Amino acid sequence: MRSSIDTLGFVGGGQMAEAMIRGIVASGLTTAEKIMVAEPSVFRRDALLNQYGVVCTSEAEMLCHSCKVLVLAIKPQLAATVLAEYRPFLTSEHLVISIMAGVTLHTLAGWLGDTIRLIRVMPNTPALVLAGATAFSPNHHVTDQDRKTASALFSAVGSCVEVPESQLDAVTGLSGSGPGYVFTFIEAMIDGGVLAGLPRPVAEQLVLQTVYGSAKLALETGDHPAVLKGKVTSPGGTTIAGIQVLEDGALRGVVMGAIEAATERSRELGA
Ligand SMILES: NC(=O)C1=CN([C@@H]2O[C@H](COP(=O)(O)OP(=O)(O)OC[C@H]3O[C@@H](n4cnc5c(N)ncnc54)[C@H](OP(=O)(O)O)[C@@H]3O)[C@@H](O)[C@H]2O)C=CC1
Ligand SMILES: O=C(O)[C@@H]1CCC=N1
Repeated sequence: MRSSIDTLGFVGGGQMAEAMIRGIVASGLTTAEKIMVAEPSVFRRDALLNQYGVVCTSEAEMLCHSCKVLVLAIKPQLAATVLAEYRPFLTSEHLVISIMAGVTLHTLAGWLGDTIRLIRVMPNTPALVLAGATAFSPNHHVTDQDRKTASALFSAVGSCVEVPESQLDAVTGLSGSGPGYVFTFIEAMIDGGVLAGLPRPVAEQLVLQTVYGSAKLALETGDHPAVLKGKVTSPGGTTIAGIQVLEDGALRGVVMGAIEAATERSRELGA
């Protein structure tokens, strides 16, 4: 049977909170009336209320009194200041889930208290369409039920895996930031289609379906990407001519360097 969750509170109602809210409601895990968002911007509160029907507040006390599960979805740079407002209202009944890049369980415990049940999570924006990729690490106060709660929350909007906390900066550089790399690649492919003479809307449709279809093919067959690439590259054909240009441009090294840089930035944000 599917687990359900108590009232869910978001600290911060920005891009990632919105992706999660939309995905969670669409998944049927909970309803919009059982989600509350604390957000300072009145425009943002109105937008979230009007679009999703979630309850909004500007007060930390109201959020903490209404919700047993809190998702921290603010920028890491603001966290110390913002969480000082929350600390007085947190009790042993709360489970706190942080999606902030780089911020460690140790740092969170310093801000929120040593005894708080904390889970550090790295989701990504495709959660909005129930195709997110999430990894999480709990602290040692977390119960099996808390693990199930986090797992239910993020499995409802995609795939979810528990990892040691030492791997979470790499997860951030890979799948947290990953949609940004993929969209850059998609944009470049569309421009390539236009350069080759296709109308932009036609190029867009073809590229989006190609990227979606390639990921689906790899997921559903379980075949290694090298095997699937081999099936596209006819001897002396078009694909190998294109791949030669990608290799000349050191695409693999560039992509690996991007993930390394993002992982390092996650570490810096947490330092
Ligand atoms: N975007 C992504 O793809 C991912 C982001 N993350 C993490 O999620 C977090 C949020 O990122 P993202 O959604 O992109 O950022 P956004 O800037 O879109 O969202 C942050 C939100 O927090 C609000 N905020 C500021 N001060 C407070 C406060 N005192 N109380 C409550 N809310 C406040 C901001 O309001 P205002 O704008 O009015 O200041 C804003 O709406 C970050 O820590 C990021 O590392 C994790 C995975 C993926
Ligand atoms: O760019 C960022 O810092 C956030 C974290 C992962 C994705 N977006």
